[in-house]
Amino acid sequence: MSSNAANGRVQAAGEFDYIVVGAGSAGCAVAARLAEDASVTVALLESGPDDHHYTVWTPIALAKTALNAGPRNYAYYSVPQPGLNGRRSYQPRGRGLGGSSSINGMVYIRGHRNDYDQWRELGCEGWGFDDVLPYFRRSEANQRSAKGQEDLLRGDNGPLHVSDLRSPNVFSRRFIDAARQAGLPLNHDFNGAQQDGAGLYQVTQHNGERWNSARAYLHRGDANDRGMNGGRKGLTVLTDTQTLRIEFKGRRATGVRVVRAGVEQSLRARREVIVSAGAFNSPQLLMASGIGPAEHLRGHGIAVVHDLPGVGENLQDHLDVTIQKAVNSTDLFGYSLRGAARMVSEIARYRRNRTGMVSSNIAEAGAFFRSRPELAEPDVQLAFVLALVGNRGNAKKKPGHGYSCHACVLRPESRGHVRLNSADMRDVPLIDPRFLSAEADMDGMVAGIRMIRRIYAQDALMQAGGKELRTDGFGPGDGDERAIRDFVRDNADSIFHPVGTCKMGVDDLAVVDPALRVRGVEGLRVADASVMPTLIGGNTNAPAIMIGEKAADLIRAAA
Ligand SMILES: Cc1cc2nc3c(=O)[nH]c(=O)nc-3n(C[C@H](O)[C@H](O)[C@H](O)COP(=O)(O)OP(=O)(O)OC[C@H]3O[C@@H](n4cnc5c(N)ncnc54)[C@H](O)[C@@H]3O)c2cc1C
Repeated sequence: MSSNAANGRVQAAGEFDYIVVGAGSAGCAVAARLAEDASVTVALLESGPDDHHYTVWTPIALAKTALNAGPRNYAYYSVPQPGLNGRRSYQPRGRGLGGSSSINGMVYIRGHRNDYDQWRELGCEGWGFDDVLPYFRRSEANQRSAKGQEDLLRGDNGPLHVSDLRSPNVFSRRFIDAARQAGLPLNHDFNGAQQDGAGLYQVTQHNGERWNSARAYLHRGDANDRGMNGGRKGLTVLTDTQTLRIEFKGRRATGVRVVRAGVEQSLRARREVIVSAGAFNSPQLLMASGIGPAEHLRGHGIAVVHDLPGVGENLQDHLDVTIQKAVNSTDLFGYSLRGAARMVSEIARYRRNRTGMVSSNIAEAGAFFRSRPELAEPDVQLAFVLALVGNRGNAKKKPGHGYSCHACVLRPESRGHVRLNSADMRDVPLIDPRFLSAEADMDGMVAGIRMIRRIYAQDALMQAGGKELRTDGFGPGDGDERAIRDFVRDNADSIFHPVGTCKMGVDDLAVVDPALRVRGVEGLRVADASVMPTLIGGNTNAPAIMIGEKAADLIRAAA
């Protein structure tokens, strides 16, 4: 168990104004912002350990932490997916301070403004793009703004560092050139006025280190900050503390039951409990606490506090497919003697000045494009990866070097769900994304593969040589559509952006209202990626943090 000065205190105190469950992307923001008011007390409860570890702060370590189960990755699997020929989908989730922002790809994307305007049209008053932009800006310290290029879209003074890559790889630049040769425009800022085009991603890094939400909102990376609270006296951060259920008096949430070092205890919340346990564990916790589809809960012997059928429904995720090309260059990550020698020198370089390949987020460049010109916004995202990385199902370590490009459909129509395997939060949740259950999603996947192969065929990448892997069956040109569809069903998997399982809204399946209050009970909110009514067109870390920022204001406004 992590040592933490606050750990001793809680045994005696055990009572706070607010309890936030889950110290991930959103939870750190909610708790820290609430604790800015020195007159309130906040407990931030986290199942996993602290984040003072080289595998968190060293960018390249994500190759290990994101792809393998470990102390900082739950590494869930879905139930078998008929749309993926019966394969289980790999579903990594961060555990410990920072949550998934401690193992993610660090790509900083907010999504398209139309995504948020759609939320507002769905009844989420106060969540249109112009409403949420101030929260994106408040969270952000963009390196470009610090250089005096601030505009009305970017923030320069927030806790979340957003930086340009320190040592962009020569192949990332080749990819961008090839994408331009294939007809995509150059885009210097995917979070600027236009999302379309190809370019380098900005990353949640600072001075070449990962900047997760715990560094941003809690301790700034200072391992000597024993309370892990950045000096906020009212904020008690409890690691290795799993919440087992929310406790109620009638319909009012009064606190939580937790387990710490094998010992169960109750913590009281005088004002509110805020659940920020992520898209899988937030609905799991609500259900384990008696809030959810009544029949399902009774089936697991759980006393129903409130019958809320939408809990766990509406699961949306970005399905992703990868095309790999073997290229014999140690500028690319891979397994070879020459590659190992290169990594030794790159590690030394990183130790010296936090630059080079070790500071890479591996998915340095990417693109957004419209698979049909009549679309109002890009519907496919590409991420160019500097290694031979397949989708999880075939991610075996093989000798050699190469690159890969991911394509995902940004607004899938498939809807899945999260349910309980048992009433015990120590059990894993049942995850069923129902990938490709909506046939329309396949069209975007095919368009994505075709765009990747068009880009691969351009001079800027062809000059580096190499051989495309496993695409022989596609045939010439754009390839045989049926063969590509088969490839998708055999290979595609999640790119790790599950959302929507405690959706915000005003319809019967809404779990929280636009103030993030759980419908039908008192003193309980959800604030994390699970409240998104629809998946946004991009990566989901920045939006989850935005939700945390806005949640804190909504909670304060009600106090
Ligand atoms: C491998 C990977 C790569 C990704 N790459 C990117 C990327 O490059 N860019 C991007 O924008 N997004 C990326 N994402 C997605 C993004 O990181 C997530 O959408 C975002 O972090 C979700 O934030 P959250 O607050 O909803 O949940 P999380 O950050 O997952 O936080 C939930 C927290 O709650 C804790 N918790 C759960 N249950 C309990 C309990 N019962 N008691 C106490 N604590 C509990 C968990 O341990 C965790 O710390 C990636 C995700 C993964 C997994």
